Amino acid sequence: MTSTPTIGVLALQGDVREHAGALERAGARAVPVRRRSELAAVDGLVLPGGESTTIDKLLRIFELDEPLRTLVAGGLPVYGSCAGMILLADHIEAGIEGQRTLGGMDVVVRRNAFGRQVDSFEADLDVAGISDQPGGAPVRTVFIRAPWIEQAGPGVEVLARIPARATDGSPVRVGAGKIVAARQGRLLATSFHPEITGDARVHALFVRMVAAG
Ligand SMILES: NC(=O)CC[C@H](N)C(=O)O
Repeated sequence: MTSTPTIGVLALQGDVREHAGALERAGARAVPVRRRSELAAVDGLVLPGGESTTIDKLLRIFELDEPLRTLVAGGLPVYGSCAGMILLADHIEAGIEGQRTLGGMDVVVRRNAFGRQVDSFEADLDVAGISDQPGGAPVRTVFIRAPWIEQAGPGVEVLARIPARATDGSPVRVGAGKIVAARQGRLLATSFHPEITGDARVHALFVRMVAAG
């Protein structure tokens, strides 16, 4: 691999441009991926936020679902944010009838876990591998109709949980203790959207995972 990895952003639906921008800020070359042939040219792939039910349907229509399952099983580094986290989960709760995931991560994900669109929120979170680095600060996170990880298998490394108290000291009412960032081998998933905050540290972590091969 050259020193600048090429990372695809699945461009069927969702906030593709924001992820591409964050990847470029983190030192990668970002390319949109819509076709099977484009998958062959990437060193890693981002599954963006959006609507997992729609992305699932489009993956099947564009016949990308099986090739992607094969690539994930073969060790392609993949980062899924929000809807992308749902797509990486082996099991889904509160999906719509017939909704499928690509899978790869040994987790049970709960879709729309924090409530409805109006329950979207921001928080400063400690994320392992980022905020615990020398000089690291908590990560500003944005949750938009987000999922959480309900259960994680033994091979899954938990990187962040919702704290019991908000930054202002008030108790967190929904989701305290729930897993919102995790890693399993070359797969990375966050419930939140780091691509829209201007902080590229989560993307930089993924770029390092891709560069490590
Ligand atoms: N911001 C998001 O990606 C929301 C995810 C969406 N609620 C879903 O189920 O796919």
